[in-house]
Amino acid sequence: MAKKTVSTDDNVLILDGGLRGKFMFNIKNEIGRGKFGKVIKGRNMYTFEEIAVKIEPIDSVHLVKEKQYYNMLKVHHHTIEGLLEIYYTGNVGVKYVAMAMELLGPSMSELFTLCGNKMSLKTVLMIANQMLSRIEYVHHRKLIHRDLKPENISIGRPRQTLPFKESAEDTIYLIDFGMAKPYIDKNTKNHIMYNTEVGVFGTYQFMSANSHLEQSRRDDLESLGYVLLYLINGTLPWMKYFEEEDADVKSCGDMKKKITTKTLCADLPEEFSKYFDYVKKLEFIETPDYDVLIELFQTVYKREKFPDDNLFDWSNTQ
Ligand SMILES: Nc1ncnc2c1ncn2[C@@H]1O[C@H](COP(=O)(O)OP(=O)(O)OP(=O)(O)O)[C@@H](O)[C@H]1O
Repeated sequence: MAKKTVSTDDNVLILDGGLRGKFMFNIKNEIGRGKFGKVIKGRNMYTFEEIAVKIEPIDSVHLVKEKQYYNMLKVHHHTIEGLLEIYYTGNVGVKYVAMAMELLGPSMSELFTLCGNKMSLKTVLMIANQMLSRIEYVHHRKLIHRDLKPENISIGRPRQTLPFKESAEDTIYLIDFGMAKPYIDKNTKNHIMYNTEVGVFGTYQFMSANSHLEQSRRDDLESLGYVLLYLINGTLPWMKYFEEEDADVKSCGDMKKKITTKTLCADLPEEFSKYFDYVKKLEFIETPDYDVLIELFQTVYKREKFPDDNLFDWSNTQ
C-alpha cells in the first residue's frame, strides 16, 4: 500500500519506515544516477543521520529485486564490511518506490577522475584485495553481481563523520545489486544450468567476454580484472569502440575474445596476466580459489615494498 507523503514543498518527500525511521529527502538533491533511477541525499528525521535514498518509478521491479538480494547478503541483521546497510524500502506516494540506505562517499568512477584518470599500482592492488573479499562473500551467499564496474564500487565516508561506525573512506564497497542473480537454484539446490539463450547483462565495457551466455562466478572475477586494468592504465583496449554515439559492441566483444592475456596486461606485473589466465580457465560451475587470487596481488604488493598504511591515491585529497 502506498505510504502517505507529508510535505510542505513538492520536492521534499518522505519515506515513512515506521520504527526504522522517517527518511526525508529533496528530490533535487541528486548525488547519483543510473539506468533505472536516481540516488538522492537525505536525512533520517529521528536520528538526524545523513542517508541516501534510491528512487525509481513505482512500476519498476529493480528496487524490489535489489532489496531481496540485499536480504540474501545479510546474516542475522549484522552489517557486513563493504556492503551497504539498507534501512527501509517502500513506496513514496503514488509515483516512486524508494530504498533508504547508508550514505557512502564517492564512486570509483569519481575517484578515477579526481586522481587524474589513472591510479597507482599500490592503490589498484589495495582495491583488488578488498574487492576480491567482497566478491568472495557475495558468492558465498549464493549470488553473482553481474555488473562490476567503477560506478558500482564506492568508498565509505570519512571516519570523523561516523563516530559510531566502522565504515570509512578506506573501506571499499560493492554496490548496486540490481543485476544480481542467484547461481544456486533454490528448488534443486544445484548450480544453475549453463544456458546459451540469455540476454546480455552488465555494462559492455566491463562485462566478461562470455557474458552473452549464462554468467557464473567466473564472470564477476573477469569483470573485476577489467576494472583493475582500467583504473591502472586509464583505459581498456576496446574503449575506442565507445567513442562514437553508436557504440560498436560487436567489435568490443570480438576483441575481448581474441586478445591474449599477455597483450591485455602488457607493462604490468606478470601476476595480472596470471589472474586472467586463472579466471578464464575456470569452468562454469567451478568454485574459484579466491585466496590464490588475493595472494597473487599481495605478492606484487610485498615485492614492491609498498607500506601497509591503508593510504589510497585519493586519501587526503578530498
Ligand atoms: N548509498 C549511496 N551513497 C552515496 N552514493 C550512492 C549510493 N548508492 C549509489 N550511489 C551513487 O549513485 C550512482 C548510481 O547508483 P546505482 O548504481 O545503485 O544506481 P542504478 O540505477 O542501479 O545504476 P545502474 O545503471 O548502474 O544499474 C552510483 O554510481 C553512486 O555514485
